[in-house]
Amino acid sequence: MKLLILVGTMTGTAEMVADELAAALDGAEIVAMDGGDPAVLEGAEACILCTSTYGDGEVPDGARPFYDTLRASALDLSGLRYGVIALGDSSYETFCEGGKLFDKALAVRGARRIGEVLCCDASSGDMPEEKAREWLEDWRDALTAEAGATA
Ligand SMILES: Cc1cc2nc3c(=O)[nH]c(=O)nc-3n(C[C@H](O)[C@H](O)[C@H](O)COP(=O)(O)O)c2cc1C
Repeated sequence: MKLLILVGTMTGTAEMVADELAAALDGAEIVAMDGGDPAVLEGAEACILCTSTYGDGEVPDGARPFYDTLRASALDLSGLRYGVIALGDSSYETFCEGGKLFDKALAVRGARRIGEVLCCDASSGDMPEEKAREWLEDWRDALTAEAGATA
């Protein structure tokens, strides 16, 4: 199964989390949304979208063109299963909104989310890469179960 890990980051935390996921997922390909094209999703069966939040609950600046292009597109992503790892800080009212925005945008294009959005809180003291590794175990099992059910 072709699995992409899409990354949206400003200061590298989401990238570090993506590296950790890629190490655990043999053969997964990391794609930076900064400079990327959402058309890459059309050929993928599964993806994990890993992004932080900036501004007033917005996606990172570098991921903005990717987000806007996805929202404006007519891509058919009905074959795509995805997960979202949202990085943020609960001191903001717009906690993890960047990941939630991408969740909605992917769902609108027909993609189906597997599992819950993982929200990583920079104020919690938790290591986001550890939370992501734990989340990945369940996500992978759910993806496998879903693939079996729809095969
Ligand atoms: C200027 C600024 C604005 C931020 N705005 C938000 C926000 O609106 N909501 C949120 O949940 N986190 C917000 N954050 C927290 C970041 O999303 C969080 O620290 C994240 O882990 C950074 O990940 P990155 O290194 O991958 O960019 C903000 C951080 C900064 C520095």
